[in-house]
Amino acid sequence: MTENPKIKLQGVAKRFGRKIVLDGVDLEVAKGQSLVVIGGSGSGKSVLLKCILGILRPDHGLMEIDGTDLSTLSRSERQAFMGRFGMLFQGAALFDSLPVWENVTFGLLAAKMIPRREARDRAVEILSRVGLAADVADLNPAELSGGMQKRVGLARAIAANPEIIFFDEPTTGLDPIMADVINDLIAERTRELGATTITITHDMSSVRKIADRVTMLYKGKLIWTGDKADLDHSGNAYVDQFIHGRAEGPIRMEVLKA
Ligand SMILES: Nc1ncnc2c1ncn2[C@@H]1O[C@H](COP(=O)(O)OP(=O)(O)OP(=O)(O)O)[C@@H](O)[C@H]1O
Repeated sequence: MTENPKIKLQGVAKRFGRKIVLDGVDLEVAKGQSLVVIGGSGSGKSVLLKCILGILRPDHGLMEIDGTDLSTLSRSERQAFMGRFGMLFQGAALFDSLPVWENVTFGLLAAKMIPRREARDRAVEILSRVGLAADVADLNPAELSGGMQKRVGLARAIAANPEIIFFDEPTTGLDPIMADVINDLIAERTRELGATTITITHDMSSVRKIADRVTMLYKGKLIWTGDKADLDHSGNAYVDQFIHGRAEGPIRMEVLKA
């Protein structure tokens, strides 16, 4: 039990038709902690994140952030609440029609946190924190490599100095060296901000770089949660099989159904 957890989930359940995806998820993340959720393809990691973000509504369960029960918030209150959080989506999810600087400051401008005339300078400053030069600010996302797009996505995620940041598969599609650079940047920038983070990934190098705590989602439940240092001796055969990427073990490849 964490005292005054920043994020708390209790008994969160979600099904689609007869398919049970989350089957009573209990989770606590302490302030300033980095939790990484691992689990196979289709295990429900994205559904879990979407429930916390309010994109999907869980069928049951309690979700609290800073002690506030998210189900008690109206749609507009929830939107304002979520405005305090950063998010790096899989594939960076940048707006192609806007230059990089507008992508980075999109949330700040939408929330009227800065005047438009200051936005480009602010974007250049934030871009420098993720290792991008000032001239990148005027390019369009389509002109950037995948690694640069992830950096821009990270710049956007940290732009408002968020207290909580969610990372959805932050290294997908990157070569191992660029993935390592992005992992380092995520670890450095989130520590600097003192942000609480939840990352979902199946990239074990991300886990080892980013995590303080690790939890594994399997068949709708979190079957193991522990410190990163305990990951290699979890005593859990499912975790062992997953982190070593073995075909043999208790996790059986199932025929994927709709
Ligand atoms: N909106 C939806 N409607 C119906 N089924 C859905 C919906 N969203 C997700 N699912 C189902 O929920 C299950 C979990 O999906 P989810 O995307 O959370 O998996 P994941 O662990 O993030 O997988 P991956 O690592 O491959 O991204 C899948 O079987 C998926 O088909």
